Amino acid sequence: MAQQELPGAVRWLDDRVGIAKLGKKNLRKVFPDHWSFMLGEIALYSFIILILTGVFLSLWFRPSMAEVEYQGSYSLLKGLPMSEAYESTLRISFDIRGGLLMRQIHHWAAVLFVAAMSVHLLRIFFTGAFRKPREINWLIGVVMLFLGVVEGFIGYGLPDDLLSGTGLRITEGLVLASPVIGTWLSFFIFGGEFPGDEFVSRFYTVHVLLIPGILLALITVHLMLVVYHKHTQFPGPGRTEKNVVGYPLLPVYAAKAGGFFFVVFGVLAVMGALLQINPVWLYGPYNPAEVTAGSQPDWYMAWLDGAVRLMPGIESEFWGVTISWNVVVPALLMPPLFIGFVALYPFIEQWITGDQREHHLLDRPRNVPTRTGIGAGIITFYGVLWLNSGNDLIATHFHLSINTITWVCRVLIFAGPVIAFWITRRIALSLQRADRERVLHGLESGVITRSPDGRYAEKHTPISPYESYTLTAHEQRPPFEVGPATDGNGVPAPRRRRDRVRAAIARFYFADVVPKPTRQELEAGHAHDDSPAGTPQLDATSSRGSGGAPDPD
Ligand code: HEM
Ligand code: HEM
Repeated sequence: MAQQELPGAVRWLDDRVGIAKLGKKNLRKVFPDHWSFMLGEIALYSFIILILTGVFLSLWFRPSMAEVEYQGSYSLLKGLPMSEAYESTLRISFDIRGGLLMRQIHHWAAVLFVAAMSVHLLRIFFTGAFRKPREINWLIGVVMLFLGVVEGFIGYGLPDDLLSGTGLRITEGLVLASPVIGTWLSFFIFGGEFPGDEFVSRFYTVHVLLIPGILLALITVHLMLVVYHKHTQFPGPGRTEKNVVGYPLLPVYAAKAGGFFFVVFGVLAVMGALLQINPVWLYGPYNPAEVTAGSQPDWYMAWLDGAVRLMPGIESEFWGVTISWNVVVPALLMPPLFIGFVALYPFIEQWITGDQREHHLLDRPRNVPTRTGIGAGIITFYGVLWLNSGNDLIATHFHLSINTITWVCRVLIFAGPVIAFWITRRIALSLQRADRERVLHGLESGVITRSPDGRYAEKHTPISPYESYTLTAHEQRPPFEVGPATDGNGVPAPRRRRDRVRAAIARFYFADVVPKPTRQELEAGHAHDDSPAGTPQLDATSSRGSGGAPDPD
């Protein structure tokens, strides 16, 4: 657009910051359409809602442990000594107009924020959207998920009621269990003996400033990278590794995304208005001498709670230092290993497949059975820990022995992921076979015909060329192979042992893949179906390798 055509205000800005060029380049940017791409948006919108409601809460919340006597309108707690933090939370809940609604929206938004991030992560994982060039965004995502969980946990520690205190007491236990430095670390965090007078004000700074600040910066980089890399898309006719098929950001996507923000806000407002969450007045102020059995962590903390409940009570002593394995293993060793594996998965997979190319077309999960199986294994591992965090509730609700539940979970934590991996992989392979059948023979029509010699056969309706293309668009690469022991000059090849390990893992990774229909098979398949002569055969096998052959790059 020429300078003169710009509206006045835009021209004014453009003269100063060059906005027109930036807008021209980005506002027409094409964004592909798929329902699963809105998961990242839900995470974004719930974060914005957390900031908006959080600012409201911070106007009235007092991050102080100074003792006051409660004189607010909740008569059951009248006259009780409590911290200013708890008193102000009660005031927000009962005396500030709209306060309880804001608290509840804030808490529900926190629950949704972490949930949306987690499901978004699964979408990225199962479709292979983390592959080159998006590994950095994956890593940023894992850090954001971690920070989101910590932020939520600190958040519900702020009101200083009996529930939040019980959660903090567990944190203190975990910190104390750190070998050698535990006691010092706990004194450092709580500013002396637990709970002390410091933690609310310290946690408050971390909660409203430090972590939201880091998250905001990371989200900005995350979204800039999404724009820079361009969004991935599912394979289909007209979609290649080099283009993006979808709607322009302005006006279509901006309208969709803007509207969707209000949908998310509306749903959270309804939840905040109708569904009670964290009723801090129920158990009264925190007193380190009391714990409440009614304490249930937010869903995203449950896996750690479940892990601690799973581990048998083992302790050892070395040179006068006690190591509580029952805390060290589930709370200090397992989480970094688990999170580390998830964070590094893109690099592990890249090493196994040896695939260094950029990918902008997504995988259908069934076409990468081993990755899909690994994903199912990870979910199962997490799920068993999660289940075990409710072992007390399962026991009381279903009249079961808590010991039996714990033992079942102890077995499942090892066996479950392997079984889930195996079953999922088999299902993915079966779906590949079903796709192959569909491409080669079409759909079962339900129409049975009888031939003159008396044989019965079911008619098959051929699928559309577009579907045929989509079902065969994935590439099938051969697994990594170990090269010759020496090169042409007789010089021994380096890193042979490493390559052999890699080849063995690659063979496992690519095992049993169902070959895509070849062009010959397709033609033979179509020769005896009823497709009208001249139907365009728009299958991807024509342009890409098939039957396990590597694709031309
Ligand atoms: C990722 C971002 C955030 C998450 C996950 C989060 C989570 C939480 C949670 C779960 C609570 C407990 C609420 C309850 O009492 O039921 C809380 C409390 C609080 N949050 Fe946040 N929060 C976030 C961002 C913020 C921001 C940006 C602010 C302020 C600018 C803020 C201010 C507060 C305040 C003042 C409280 C204490 C009041 C209360 O508990 O009702 N939060 N937060
Ligand atoms: C604060 C949390 C997060 C926000 C606000 C956010 C936001 C977004 C948005 C809006 C997109 C584009 C739409 C979409 O694909 O859904 C996106 C893409 C992406 N996100 Fe996130 N995300 C967050 C957390 C994560 C996490 C936890 C991961 C993974 C560990 C992750 C990895 C990615 C990757 C790799 C892409 C590019 C996907 C593609 O082009 O297909 N993000 N994110």
